[in-house]
Amino acid sequence: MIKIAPSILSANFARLLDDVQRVEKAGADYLHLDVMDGHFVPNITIGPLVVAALRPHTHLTFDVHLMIEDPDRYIDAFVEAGADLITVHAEACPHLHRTLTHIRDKGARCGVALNPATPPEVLEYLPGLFDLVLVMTVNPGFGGQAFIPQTLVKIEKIRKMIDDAGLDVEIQVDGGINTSTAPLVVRAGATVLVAGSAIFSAPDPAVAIRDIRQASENISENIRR
Ligand SMILES: O=C(CO)[C@@H](O)[C@H](O)COP(=O)(O)O
Repeated sequence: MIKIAPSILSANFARLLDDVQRVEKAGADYLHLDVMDGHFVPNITIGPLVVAALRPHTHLTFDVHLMIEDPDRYIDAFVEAGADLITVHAEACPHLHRTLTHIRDKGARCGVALNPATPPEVLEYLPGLFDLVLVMTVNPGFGGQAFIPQTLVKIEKIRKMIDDAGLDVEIQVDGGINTSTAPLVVRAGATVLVAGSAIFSAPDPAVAIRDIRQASENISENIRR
């Protein structure tokens, strides 16, 4: 099954909880929380305080995407705030093996994010150490950017790598995902689709989630046959 993860970057921050509960009601699987520090990426967003404030009000899985330098300093705080899954960027972690192990030791699932220009081979040296790979399909930092089609080949390579190794790992994609690009990434092997503007800028986020899911699941059923 394909999972849909609305990205709060495109939500209305003045009415954040309303937007979160709307997408929960609409059948979202994960809530993708974009954490940006103004260093690793040019933008600045939220920290553990906002994650903790939302946590009691929704049952959604909290999928925290750390687009920050030196993420090790903040892992404990995000787990304590209620993160279920924490994804760090390979480019931001000089000791990625240690960082992933630390996230799991704290009791959360862990993911590795790769920027569009980062090759997937780094994953080969981390066997069994991550639960999710996040393939950035735009350069991180902002919502509403155009999907980078060259990332499809990388998704395919990672899908093969994971299947060949028999790993139970999700492949998440993030950036420019909508009803046109969702079938492409699912065909390439993605299983979790992050979408910001396609959901929160739609007149009805529930319809947007349904349409993205439908566009993806038609493809994923064809793949299974
Ligand atoms: O992490 C990021 C951007 O850095 C994403 O989660 C975006 O928020 C996705 O937005 P859309 O491309 O779907 O509008």
